[in-house]
Amino acid sequence: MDTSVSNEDFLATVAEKSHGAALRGDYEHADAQYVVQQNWAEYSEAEHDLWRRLYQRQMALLPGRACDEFIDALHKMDAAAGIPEFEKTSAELFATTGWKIVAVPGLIPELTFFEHLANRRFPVTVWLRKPEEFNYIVEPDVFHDFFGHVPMLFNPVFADYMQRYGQGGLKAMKLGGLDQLARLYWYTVEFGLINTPQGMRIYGAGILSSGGEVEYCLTPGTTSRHIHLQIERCLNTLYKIDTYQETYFVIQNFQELFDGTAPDFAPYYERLKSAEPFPANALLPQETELLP
Ligand SMILES: C[C@H](O)[C@H](O)[C@H]1CNc2nc(N)[nH]c(=O)c2N1
Ligand SMILES: N[C@@H](Cc1ccccc1)C(=O)O
Ligand SMILES: [Fe+2]
Repeated sequence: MDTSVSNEDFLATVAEKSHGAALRGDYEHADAQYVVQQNWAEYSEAEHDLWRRLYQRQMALLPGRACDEFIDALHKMDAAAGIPEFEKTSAELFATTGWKIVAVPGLIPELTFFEHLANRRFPVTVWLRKPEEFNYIVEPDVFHDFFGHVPMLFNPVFADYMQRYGQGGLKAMKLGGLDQLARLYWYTVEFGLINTPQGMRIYGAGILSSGGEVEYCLTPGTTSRHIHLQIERCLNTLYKIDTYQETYFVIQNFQELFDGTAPDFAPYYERLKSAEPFPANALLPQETELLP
């Protein structure tokens, strides 16, 4: 089955995804894996200043809310002074968990995205949002990708999980399980929470790089649910794209995430393809809500 999307079709979907806005990245100079040069010298002082303001906003919120693995890695990454040079951090990351950063113009085809992850390469968008997108952005920009995702790749177990996810994506494309697998990515890599002896903490990049959701997701008494992650249930749970999450899935540790996703998903995809997915705010009979 031809799972690769032609370049034109893909660019059309990305343009449509960004609500018709002109493609924000320079796809013309990308190679076959959609890799481009970061061209770090071309960032303006205004962009470095916007990065610093985004960074400072997050660091006023994240201590005590982000997991230690994130905070410890971020401190070592020296990314506060302005938009970082990918190659510097990529070398440190490679020495730590064997991952590399590759610069990309923006969203890339799923097949290419999975191939990068399966080879321990994390695609980081090169452009930075506009000042008016300070609180919310539709597509991942360099702040979301670099600040939100890269620190967690310094954790060995999470780094292995991300590679397994990439391999699983290539497999899911062949088995028709893409929609289910995308939910797992959304509820772990983007919006995942982890229980620690000090309390519930954030590891999902979509929260770590956001303004309001950092506080919201750990605030008791909201209408959002906090449920212990059960893999097949997560694969079958719809998610919200442009609001705070109605459900947060919580793990006890990263090893649980790695082990829980090790089994063959083919039977899950088989069962789920005829199942009605749960709504984002579902609470199933045997589930109890955890308190943030
Ligand atoms: C495959 C995955 O579910 C998701 O849709 C992919 C598509 N392409 C992407 N491309 C980039 N650069 N970054 C991403 O996070 C993704 N996500
Ligand atoms: N074990 C999954 C692949 C996978 C690994 C890790 C995370 C997500 C998916 C499969 O067999 O399809
Ligand atoms: Fe992301």
